[in-house]
Amino acid sequence: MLLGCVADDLTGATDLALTLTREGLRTVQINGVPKGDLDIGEVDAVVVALKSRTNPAQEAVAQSLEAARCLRAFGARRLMFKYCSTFDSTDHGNIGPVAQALLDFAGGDFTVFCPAFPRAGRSLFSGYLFVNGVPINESPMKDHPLTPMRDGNLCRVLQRQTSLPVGLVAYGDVDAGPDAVAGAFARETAAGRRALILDAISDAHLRTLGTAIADLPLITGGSGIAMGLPAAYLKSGLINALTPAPTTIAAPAGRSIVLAGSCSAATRGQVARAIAAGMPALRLDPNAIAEGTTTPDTVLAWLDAVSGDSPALVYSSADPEAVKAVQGRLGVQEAGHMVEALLASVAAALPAKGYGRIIVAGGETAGAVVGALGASALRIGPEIDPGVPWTASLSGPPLALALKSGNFGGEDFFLKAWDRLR
Ligand SMILES: Nc1ncnc2c1ncn2[C@@H]1O[C@H](COP(=O)(O)OP(=O)(O)OP(=O)(O)O)[C@@H](O)[C@H]1O
Ligand SMILES: O=C(O)[C@@H](O)C(=O)CO
Repeated sequence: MLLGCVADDLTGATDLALTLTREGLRTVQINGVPKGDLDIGEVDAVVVALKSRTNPAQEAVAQSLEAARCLRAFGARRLMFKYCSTFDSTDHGNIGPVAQALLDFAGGDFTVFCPAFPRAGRSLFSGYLFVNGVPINESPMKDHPLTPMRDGNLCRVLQRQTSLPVGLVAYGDVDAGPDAVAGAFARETAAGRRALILDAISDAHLRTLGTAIADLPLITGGSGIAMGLPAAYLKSGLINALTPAPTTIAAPAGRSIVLAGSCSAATRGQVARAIAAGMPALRLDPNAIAEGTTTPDTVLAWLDAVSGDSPALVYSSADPEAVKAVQGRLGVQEAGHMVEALLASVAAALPAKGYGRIIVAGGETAGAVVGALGASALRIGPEIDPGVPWTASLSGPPLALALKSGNFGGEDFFLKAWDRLR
């Protein structure tokens, strides 16, 4: 095992595991730090999925260090910390403190930060993060329920979270190739900088960066920063061969369901499209959950009444005004946890009701749902859309799971994803 990764949420972990698999590393995703022995077979990379993105920083640091120790015990010689391609965090939050703690753990003079994921529309130029060509602080991410992003300059954002001096390796150096990037690393570290933001606006940049960072004990970023690693590892002899990615996955027979707790613009569009196409859908109102009129039993009774084999959709996704109103009434964390707990209870009952194919939208939501399903490890299957594969549960009931990051996927995602299983 070469590369050990700590991901701060579940859909993000799947996104990274997909990238590594597509690029030729045999990769397994483990959901949570494994408590006992876990047979993961022969692999090149392991991604441990945490649910730490919005936890208090000290908790996130402790969990991430526990995951890093476990990855070391599996034999990892390189570490990566995976966060969101939209750098989701607050000024008190977690990317800076976790990266700093992992750097102390892994050793090394400096580490790098690169959330860029051009295939999903995330690019970084002069340290500014863009989403589909729009500065992140003008994108729908400014209204995220838990981690609103109101500053597009990642050097500033990161410096508010860490005492490590922050530097930048800008477009000109990245575009000039691995040697220029190595030169920029030398320049920045000579000036005392230990947390280097890396520009990237294309896959070619990510491959250049892969070559330049392959020897660092710790790297941090979105899934994109891992794109160039497998080829670089092969070139430097750290692995012997690349393994072709699977094109299919065995999916258990059974009913299909979408559980959507993400309120992102992309997920709301996917919900609207599925409903317009006639998918049976149940909207969850957090107020009704708080009042006790919507419970796991009322949702399961609704599912029992849905006839036919058509996938069903259960969603709490709501627009930013509705989310703010609910959060004002119930509290930000409380509202989130309440919806997550309800979806988790529903999920726990699904296998016994014959559901074998489940899409979950939203990282926090997926963390809660997958925990309830007991799916502690996942094998990565074919890609549905950039960043989202089908996966097969390696523990608990046999399940095909697609864990969709809130912002990922085309508008027809909930309609077309099933076709990849046939
Ligand atoms: N109607 C609602 N009102 C308030 N909070 C909600 C509502 N529906 C869902 N939530 C909460 O909002 C949070 C959404 O976070 P989640 O990580 O699941 O989605 P996301 O942030 O869009 O996805 P990702 O993290 O993959 O980008 C969850 O805690 C969820 O329970
Ligand atoms: O990087 C991304 O955008 C995703 O993998 C993710 O982390 C969303 O939760």
